[in-house]
Amino acid sequence: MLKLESRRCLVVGGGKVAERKIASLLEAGAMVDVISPLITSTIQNWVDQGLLRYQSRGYQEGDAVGYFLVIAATDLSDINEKVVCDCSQRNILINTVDNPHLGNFYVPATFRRGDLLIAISTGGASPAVAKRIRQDLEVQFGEEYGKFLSLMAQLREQVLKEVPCPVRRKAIFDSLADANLLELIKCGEEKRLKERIAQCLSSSSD
Ligand SMILES: C[C@@]1(CC(=O)O)C2=NC(=C\c3[nH]c(c(CCC(=O)O)c3CC(=O)O)Cc3[nH]c(c(CC(=O)O)c3CCC(=O)O)/C=C3\N/C(=C\2)[C@@H](CCC(=O)O)[C@]3(C)CC(=O)O)/[C@H]1CCC(=O)O
Ligand SMILES: NC(=O)c1ccc[n+]([C@@H]2O[C@H](COP(=O)([O-])OP(=O)(O)OC[C@H]3O[C@@H](n4cnc5c(N)ncnc54)[C@H](O)[C@@H]3O)[C@@H](O)[C@H]2O)c1
Repeated sequence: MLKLESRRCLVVGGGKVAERKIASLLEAGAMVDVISPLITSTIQNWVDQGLLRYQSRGYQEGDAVGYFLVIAATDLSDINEKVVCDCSQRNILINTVDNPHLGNFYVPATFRRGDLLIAISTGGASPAVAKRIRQDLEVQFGEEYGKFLSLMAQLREQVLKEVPCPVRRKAIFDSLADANLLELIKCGEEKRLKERIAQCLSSSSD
């Protein structure tokens, strides 16, 4: 759940795995640099579009200095270890794609529904299982969650402003979360949705 907007991130390596990690970083709004002798055609497209900076060469000691987050994604374990060593000494966030336990974080399988972000990690035990669970949860958590969350965010702002007592606020938030609003959104029952929300907001003042 890192906020990566405008953070400088480095990906070492330019193969298939690096491509997937770069895609996530770009989606999160990071400023991405890539160092790798070779890159995939998709990464080359991103370079051509000016979405990232690319240096066509091998990793050199010290390249990681100054970055917020680094991903060691080469197919050579000794190079990945060198990157980890540079980062660990400087408390830089470092992920290694070939040896889960060398770095200081794992990349989870994720998907988004508006403000809702669901991340699944097996801590390196089985990436394939993380992927499978993501696919199962994607079916369970449909697009209605995006609308539900933006409604809840709006109501939360209103309640934080209008209800000074934290105990009553908590009661309202709990009743809103329990009110089956999601089902009403899913069925497009706008009128009943408004009524149900009004009930939740007023029941707290009893
Ligand atoms: C979740 C996801 C996120 C992402 O990368 O975006 C991710 N791997 C994904 C897919 C995937 N990766 C692999 C397969 C083939 C099947 C299999 O091996 O299971 C598949 C499935 C596929 O591609 O179908 C192979 C693999 N992965 C790692 C190794 C090295 C090793 O274990 O030693 C090897 C063996 C390489 C080899 O065989 O040599 C290591 C890592 N992979 C992680 C994340 C981290 C742990 C996450 C966790 O455990 O929760 C960790 C530790 C490091 C890291 O990368 O952060 C993404 C799913 C995206 C999605 O679809 O949602
Ligand atoms: N974490 C994961 O999800 C996952 C999934 C599959 C595989 N893997 C592991 O990831 C590794 C990379 O997989 P891939 O399919 O991307 O490999 P790949 O062969 O497609 O890419 C390797 C990249 O590393 C670059 N490289 C080589 N030497 C370098 C150096 N000195 N400095 C910088 N870059 C250098 C190459 O130019 C190439 O772009 C594999 O060894 C595999 O063990 C991880």
